[in-house]
Amino acid sequence: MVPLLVRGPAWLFQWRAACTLGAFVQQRTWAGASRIPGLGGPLVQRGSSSASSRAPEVVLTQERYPVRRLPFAQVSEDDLAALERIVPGRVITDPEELEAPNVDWLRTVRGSSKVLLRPRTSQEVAHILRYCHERNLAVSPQGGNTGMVGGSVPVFDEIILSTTLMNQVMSFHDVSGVLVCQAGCILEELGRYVEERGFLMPLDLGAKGSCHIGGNVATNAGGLRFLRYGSLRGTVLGLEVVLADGTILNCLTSLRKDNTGYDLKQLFIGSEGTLGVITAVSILCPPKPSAVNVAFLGCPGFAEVLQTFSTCRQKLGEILSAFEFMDAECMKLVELHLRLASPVRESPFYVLIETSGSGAGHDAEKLSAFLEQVLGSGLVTDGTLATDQRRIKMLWALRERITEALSRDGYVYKYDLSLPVERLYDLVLDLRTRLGPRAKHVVGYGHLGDGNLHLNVTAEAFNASLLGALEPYVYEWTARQRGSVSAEHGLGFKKRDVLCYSKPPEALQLMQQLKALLDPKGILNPYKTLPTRA
Ligand SMILES: O=C(O)CC[C@@H](O)C(=O)O
Ligand SMILES: [Zn+2]
Repeated sequence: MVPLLVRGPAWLFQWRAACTLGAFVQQRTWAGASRIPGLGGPLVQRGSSSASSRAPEVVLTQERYPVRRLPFAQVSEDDLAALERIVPGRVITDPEELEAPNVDWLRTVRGSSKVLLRPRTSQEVAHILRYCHERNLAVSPQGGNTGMVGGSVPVFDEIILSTTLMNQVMSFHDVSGVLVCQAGCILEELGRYVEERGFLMPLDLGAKGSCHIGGNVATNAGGLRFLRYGSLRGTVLGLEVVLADGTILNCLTSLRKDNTGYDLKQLFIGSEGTLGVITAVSILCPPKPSAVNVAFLGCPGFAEVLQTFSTCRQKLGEILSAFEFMDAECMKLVELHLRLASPVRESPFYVLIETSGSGAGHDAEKLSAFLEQVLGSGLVTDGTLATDQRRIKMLWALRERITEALSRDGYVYKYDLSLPVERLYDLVLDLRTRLGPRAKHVVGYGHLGDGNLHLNVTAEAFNASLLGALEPYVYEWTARQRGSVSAEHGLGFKKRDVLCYSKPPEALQLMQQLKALLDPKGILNPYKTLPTRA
């Protein structure tokens, strides 16, 4: 623990920190996110166990959703032979190996692809796409397959183009902090690489042990460091992209400033593989902060969470690097399904506050003043503080692993909404009343500092009538607040038809025109992102 110079009620805070965290550390087994090695894998391990090792067979997407196969060609023996010449020994057709990459991590959608390709270079990707374009074969690009909206798996028999073997760091500059790497590098591995050199990846998310940087950029992933380092739209400096017809677009600049014409890379950031395949990324890494603290606090109500946030911004200023919240239901689920224990007394809400700075003493002083105020005024009723890496990780796991706990609870209906922060929790309360016992759990958590709510509803199994009670209700509610129906997860397959709740018809039309321009045959990640055309 950092010796905080706190007085009054904050001593209570310190005492609890010393006692409860110690017990918490010794009694529980913790597992961080780690990668399952191997091809396209069961791939995704957001926590200690694979989501695909449990649960029954996933229903085929085409059976659950009203979607029709577009008239693409089917992969023939001649195609397989041609692809084998492009990526020798890396054309996978073994049905067993194809099982996992056909299913999303949440086990909610399933395609029936019979071919997976593992290119190593941009040139190979270019050859593949040129061939597929000519032959009118549809392609589903896939990184770590950790997405939440069914964007990274085929819907029908699209060829899976995996970036697994495109995992080389190309350069790193230790003055500018600019990292250039291939799209298939795993986020956590990149994090280790730059940390050894005194820097930090500007994004962090629960799936870091499996997700690929190319997929992160393609989906414009937000995550846990967004509050501090902002969107990938700012930190990505350049991209290399292979277009649908096999053209390599090399915009892999490392410049901070470049005002020459349209910023084309922005088209591909967040386009979910529908406009081109990202093959390399140039990204700006901030210096690694030398002093990091994490406070985990209990709040008596959502109004207090909001006031704690305001106080936090005033008192911590530039050292604030994350402000996350979770409700009591989330805590119950991580306790029940992951056997993690709360480090603080039971509360209706919990917040996780991270500070990152360059002076431990200075940061401790600021934190101390903040804690004194929130504890003294009753905004926070209990809390614990960690300053060493191991304990920091443990506190973060409570928040990062909620997704995993939810997926063990049953079928999960997921909503990722941007809302005015004052109204962030209203929808959760509203839905609990609306759904009653039809839902197993209705939980709210997320990146409060970014105005991003993760609203999740669990049920024993998929149930069309529960879905009918949720949608379009949730989207209409969000649109009334002028919110976004996808804050950071993208649209993928599952949310593509709700884009109209957040964008005007003119924007949708322009998106369709851009798609037609860049991918006239529509072979890239079909059935994703853009709404079904009437
Ligand atoms: O599972 C979810 O709903 C959210 C996943 C992720 O964006 C997170 O912030 O933990
Ligand atoms: Zn999130």
